[in-house]
Amino acid sequence: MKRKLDDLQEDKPPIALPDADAKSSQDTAFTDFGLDSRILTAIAGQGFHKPTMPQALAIPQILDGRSLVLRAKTGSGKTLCYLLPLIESVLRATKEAAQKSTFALVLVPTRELADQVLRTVETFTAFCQKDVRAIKLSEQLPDEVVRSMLASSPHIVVATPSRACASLKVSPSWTSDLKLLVIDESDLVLSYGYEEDLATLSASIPKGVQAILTSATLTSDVDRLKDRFCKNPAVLDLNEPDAEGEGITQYVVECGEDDKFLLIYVLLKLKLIQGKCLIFVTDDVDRSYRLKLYLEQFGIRSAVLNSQLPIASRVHTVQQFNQGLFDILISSDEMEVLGDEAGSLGEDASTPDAGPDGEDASEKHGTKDTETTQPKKKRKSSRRDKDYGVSRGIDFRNVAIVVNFDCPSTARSYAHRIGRTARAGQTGTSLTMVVPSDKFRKHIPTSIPSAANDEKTLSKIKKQQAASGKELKPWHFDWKTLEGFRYRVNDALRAVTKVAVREARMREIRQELLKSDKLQRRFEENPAELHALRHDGQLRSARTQPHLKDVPDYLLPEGKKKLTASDVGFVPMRKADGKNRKGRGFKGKGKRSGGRKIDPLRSFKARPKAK
Ligand SMILES: Nc1ncnc2c1ncn2[C@@H]1O[C@H](COP(=O)(O)OP(=O)(O)OP(=O)(O)O)[C@@H](O)[C@H]1O
Repeated sequence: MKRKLDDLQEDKPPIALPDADAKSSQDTAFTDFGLDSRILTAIAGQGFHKPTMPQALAIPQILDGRSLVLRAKTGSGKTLCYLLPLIESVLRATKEAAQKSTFALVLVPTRELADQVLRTVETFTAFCQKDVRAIKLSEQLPDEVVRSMLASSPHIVVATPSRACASLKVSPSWTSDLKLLVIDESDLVLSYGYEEDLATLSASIPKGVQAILTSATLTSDVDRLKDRFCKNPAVLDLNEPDAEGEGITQYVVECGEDDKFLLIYVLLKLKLIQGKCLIFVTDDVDRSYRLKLYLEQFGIRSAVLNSQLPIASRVHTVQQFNQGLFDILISSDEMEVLGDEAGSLGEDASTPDAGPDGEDASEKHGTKDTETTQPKKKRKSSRRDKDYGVSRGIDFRNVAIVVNFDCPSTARSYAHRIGRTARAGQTGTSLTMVVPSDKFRKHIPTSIPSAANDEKTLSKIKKQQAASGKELKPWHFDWKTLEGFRYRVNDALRAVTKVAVREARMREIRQELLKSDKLQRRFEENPAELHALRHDGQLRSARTQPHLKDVPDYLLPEGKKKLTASDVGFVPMRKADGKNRKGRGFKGKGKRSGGRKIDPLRSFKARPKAK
């Protein structure tokens, strides 16, 4: 393990971290931290048996009052690294004296994360709700509402930097007595355009406040934040060079643009993918609906996540996915354009764009002339809700496989996308579809501009993964066998017209309007509007073709009437040389059968259609 703990705070004695730390951290129990029994009860309620390594090492430091820069790999439980000691500190402080001011501010780069963090606070304060109050400032609210929320001196405020900053105009002194400041995903906040907000906030926060910066990477942005918010913090760098991507078996398949649709159909319909599947498509909301409608043609249900959905429904979708109400989630990864692209190119990505709360930061910062100063990609994403970023920080639970249906545009984005699986020590699988340049634009209806760079990006991804000892294994499909399914794919693709996609988007918005609490009153007063909205909702999303919902016998493996998940594991995979690779070295989350894990991505041999 590469571990560094340096530059200790001047007023604290150096921390002795013996070499055996990594080892001893494995023996640490939650009870060793001296946490309040109500917190321990909540931890037990989550079924967490012992702290993750970052938790074992970071929690005592934070409880000891040290400022800390914590770097640990995605999915390693960084949120609880700071939340558990934070809650404990609030409880200790309230025991001593009634708290009349806000104790801690947790800054996160996106609204989704703010929501997630607040929910985590609620989970771990379930048995001490009266003693720990937390609020969230991540949406634009009327000044009076913000004022009254802050007037009650909540112990913990979870906020995006721009909302926290805006709240200072309403309640100028609410941060003046802060004891603890957390900047979560600190390698990301600056690239979201929060620089000025953070500068304003730092001026309002007491000097010497205990500051915790967490991140998955230690970038120059983290250094800048460290310089701004904490002098000489302890630095806990737990990211072994090869820890990122650990537990993930990575596959890549090179194929044509229409082949992607063929593959995803086969993988999902024949249940070659088992468990929860997170599919990333490119930076394009329409693309996510197109894929959803396409899959619907085959009776495959999925949900969509994109920046155009209201925040409440995005959060709701992630919650439902986590609860297992559906297994396939299609996400358009729009935020990679801003945060990850810039970061990976080593650019200064802190140019103000639109604020991540949907606020136009160019107006806010008085820099209207974005046309000439903003890179193209940034301008494009500024029309969208900038707080959207699913490949960073969002805790998708128990994702068995991440499918990059469209290759991400950077190696960094790739790492964050695949990091949505194999979280908290679990294992997972990723499959990335890449369009080689000779196959680009060979099937115009399914072509997307970003695929032009797939090959280049793939070589960067491979380099990045190789640097940490990881590899993307090529996935060999028996394309001849798949050809039998091609006509069904074309049928389905034809049904998913632009109009159908537009209607699907409209229908989704209508459903959100119908669900909107804010509009309920209006509907009560204007029932005709409600009726009209409901009536609109009757529109069909796409021409459906019932015959596509079943897989005909002649396309099934020889002798099979029906494919079940367990059958799939034993369907022999045909390699180019005809060798059977059954049961080879899969480490993912497949079902066990006969004591051996079954690779959910195992291919199959099907008979071509009888002539
Ligand atoms: N001690 C633990 N035991 C088991 N699961 C845990 C433990 N701590 C956290 N988890 C779970 O691990 C998952 C990942 O945690 P978290 O989101 O905090 O990771 P992270 O390091 O912040 O990831 P990212 O960098 O992607 O934001 C969550 O579902 C969380 O509930």
